[in-house]
Amino acid sequence: MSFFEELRDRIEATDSVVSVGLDPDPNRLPGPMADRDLPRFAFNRRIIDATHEHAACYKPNAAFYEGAEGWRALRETVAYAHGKGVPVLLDAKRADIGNTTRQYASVLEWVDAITVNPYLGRDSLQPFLDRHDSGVFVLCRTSNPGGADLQDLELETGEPLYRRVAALADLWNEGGNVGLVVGATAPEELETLRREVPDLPFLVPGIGAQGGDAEAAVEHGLVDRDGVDVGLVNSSRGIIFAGEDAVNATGADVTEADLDRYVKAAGDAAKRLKRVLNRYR
Ligand SMILES: O=c1ccn([C@@H]2O[C@H](COP(=O)(O)O)[C@@H](O)[C@H]2O)c(=O)[nH]1
Repeated sequence: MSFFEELRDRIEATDSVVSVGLDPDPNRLPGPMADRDLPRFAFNRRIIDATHEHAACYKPNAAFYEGAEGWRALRETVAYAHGKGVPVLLDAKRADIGNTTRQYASVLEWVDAITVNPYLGRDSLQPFLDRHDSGVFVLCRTSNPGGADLQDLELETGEPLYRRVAALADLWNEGGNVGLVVGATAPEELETLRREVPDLPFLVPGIGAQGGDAEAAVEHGLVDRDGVDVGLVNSSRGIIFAGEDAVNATGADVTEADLDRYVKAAGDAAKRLKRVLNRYR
């Protein structure tokens, strides 16, 4: 089964387009987690337990798994999410010369989808694109404030660069495995892109901590696949660290009961986001 077929089924089963971002910042892990073997996995496991019913997908960002222990934590996290039946999209923003990308693409043997950077051109992405069963999300109009610096640059045709990227990604979609990354902080661009590439599902980050537009994310981020809305709206810090408001979990005297309340807050945040997004579907 391809990634987008699996995602369609998962969205239907959970009635959710929420992508839960697993970005376990080591400086924000609740106190007792830091002492455990593979602290980032120990944290993610609790978060997955609390959120999986509302998760269409998990999106770990590779930056939060730097180092040998980090990569092990990532492998364990992916296996644990799969054990709960949830697909995993690795946000790694990869691309390089073809020979190097072939190595990068081997990660798709154990994750289901990946984000890629289009600025080295098609050959830099080909090893990803050739894996028709994996999802390949091409960065198009990112959510960060500087996203406009290059992506909005006007080409000789008068169109901004991000629109050319979208048109190219559409061409690259021969295997039906391509999506776009478009930030919820850029609602007008989201609307434009939906018109221009009506068939591509979007991964829309920028909800929650970055203050993006949830309604626009849903209205423009999804495409109909056999009567099911397919696309992903991601929140990372807004879900996994929601417990920080409920529990002061930084001290040495944090109890298991505190941790239970902490992760319950993450589950509640995922459920709340699912409900908010579903209002617009
Ligand atoms: O344009 C982009 C592309 C990727 N991201 C990533 O998504 C999450 C967002 O985290 P929040 O805590 O919900 O802000 C994070 O991994 C980013 O690197 C993005 O935000 N924007």
